[in-house]
Amino acid sequence: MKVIGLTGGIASGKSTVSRYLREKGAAILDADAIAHALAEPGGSLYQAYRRHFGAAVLQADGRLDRAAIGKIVFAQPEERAWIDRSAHPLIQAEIKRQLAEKKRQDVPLIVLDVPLLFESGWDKMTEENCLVDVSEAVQLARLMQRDGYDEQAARARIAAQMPLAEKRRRADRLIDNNGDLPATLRQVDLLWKEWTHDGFSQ
Ligand SMILES: CC(C)(COP(=O)(O)OP(=O)(O)OC[C@H]1O[C@@H](n2cnc3c(N)ncnc32)[C@H](O)[C@@H]1O)[C@@H](O)C(=O)NCCC(=O)NCCS
Ligand SMILES: Nc1ncnc2c1ncn2[C@@H]1O[C@H](COP(=O)(O)OP(=O)(O)OP(=O)(O)O)[C@@H](O)[C@H]1O
Repeated sequence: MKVIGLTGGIASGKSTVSRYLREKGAAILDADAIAHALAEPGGSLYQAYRRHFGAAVLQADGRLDRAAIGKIVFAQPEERAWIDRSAHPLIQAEIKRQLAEKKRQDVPLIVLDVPLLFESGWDKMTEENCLVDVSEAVQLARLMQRDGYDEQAARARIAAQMPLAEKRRRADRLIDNNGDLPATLRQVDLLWKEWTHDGFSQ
């Protein structure tokens, strides 16, 4: 079975596409969900974040206030560099563990849904990499609408990632998500056929 990397800028539509691929039968490894699980009490990221950011990022129930951490790391490049250095090896180890587990199961396709696929170098773990692509104007509008950020906060998050033009250059496949949802899902249907019916590469 094939292992595909699915990426895109923040709010480009990765989760929308990966949800549909999951409905079609793909196994999805979601890096954001893995990062969130590891940041729950007892998880390896929880310990690291708590030690580094201190009591200011703890909620009354002892869980981390991820929004507060986000405010720090997207405003301070050195804090983001710290988080990338510290968190990415822990997240990658968990992705590798889950990937090995999925490979032992009979699934038609494995998808690594990773926002920072190219930035982190994890595109090397896959056979093909697919970018969910939107214009910067569409990205900004969808991000502000979905998360309620003002324009400055939204732009800070977009600026923290590799420019979309560079992601386009590195991707093997593009899904154009500027249009309506049915137009996007039709492209996914075609890719699904190719990824699951063009022979077994492993
Ligand atoms: C900073 C944290 C606590 C903020 O949590 P929050 O729930 O508010 O946001 P969430 O995790 O849903 O991230 C939303 C989006 O922000 C972007 N993003 C997250 N972390 C980063 C980062 N270090 N650099 C650039 N963009 C990032 C991604 O596009 C992601 O999809 C959290 O994102 C985190 O732990 N980040 C470090 C781990 C990481 O790099 N995750 C990205 C996938 S590997
Ligand atoms: N084709 C579309 N038409 C209209 N709205 C869309 C379309 N695709 C996605 N959206 C909306 O845009 C927002 C961002 O989509 P989604 O959450 O799938 O992005 P994402 O890339 O997973 O984001 P993140 O990087 O933050 O995890 C959501 O509110 C989603 O409902």
